[in-house]
Amino acid sequence: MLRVENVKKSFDGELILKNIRFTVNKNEVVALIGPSGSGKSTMLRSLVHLETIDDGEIYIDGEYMVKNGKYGKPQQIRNIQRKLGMVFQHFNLFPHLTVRKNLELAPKLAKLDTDEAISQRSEQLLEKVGLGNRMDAYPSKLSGGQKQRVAIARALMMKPKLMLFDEPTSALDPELTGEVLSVMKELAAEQMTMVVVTHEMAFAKEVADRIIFMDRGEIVEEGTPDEIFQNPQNERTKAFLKRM
Ligand SMILES: Nc1ncnc2c1ncn2[C@@H]1O[C@H](COP(=O)(O)OP(=O)(O)OP(=O)(O)O)[C@@H](O)[C@H]1O
Repeated sequence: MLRVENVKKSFDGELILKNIRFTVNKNEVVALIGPSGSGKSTMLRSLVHLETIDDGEIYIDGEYMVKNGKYGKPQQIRNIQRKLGMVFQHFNLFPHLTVRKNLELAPKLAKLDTDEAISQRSEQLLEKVGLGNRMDAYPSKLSGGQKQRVAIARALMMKPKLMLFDEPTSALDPELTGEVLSVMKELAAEQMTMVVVTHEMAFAKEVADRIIFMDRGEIVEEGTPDEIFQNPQNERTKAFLKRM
């Protein structure tokens, strides 16, 4: 579903992604963990082309977004972006739109379906994330956990093939993280392909099929949750997990 090869990216002359290479298979949940500043968000943002990489390759669902450091045509990139759903740490909802309109804006602009089908889908997805009764509320009236559940439902509206989560619970009070993690667990149980940048080690252990540990712009180690959490091989992985 996703293949990343030899990705390099600098900010202000400093190499932030050094030579990143990993794959994510269909129906797989991959947790990307690592210390603050290791490049996890930059990697994830590069997958949706919110950041531009300097070199390397990104293939999504068999199509390339960038090959040998060269990006495809704008239409090709847009086609790939439409296969991706992204959920950010700070929700990024449109404050001037109701919950329902937050969900319906992108699919209507993209003419994904008839207005009626789009409206039915937004109702179904809001029910699914437990917010069927808040469709007409504005984001400012919602708790952080509710906002993040709206953001997940909104990302699902476009029927993504791959969902990307960038620290989806880091901005939440601890008592609100559970409601967001349980929506993500449900998605994982439904075989959604997911990449999750997270500091929630318990969640990564329980839900991820594979863990990728990044440090200082490199993938240091990857493996199953058992391999990484019970028997890490690399000293940097061990030191990180000890601190968590
Ligand atoms: N737009 C930018 N301009 C300059 N430097 C940046 C920019 N975005 C990120 N960086 C730098 O790139 C490095 C990696 O940042 P990134 O946010 O990808 O790390 P991270 O592993 O996701 O960290 P965290 O867990 O704190 O979110 C950091 O040193 C950061 O300061």
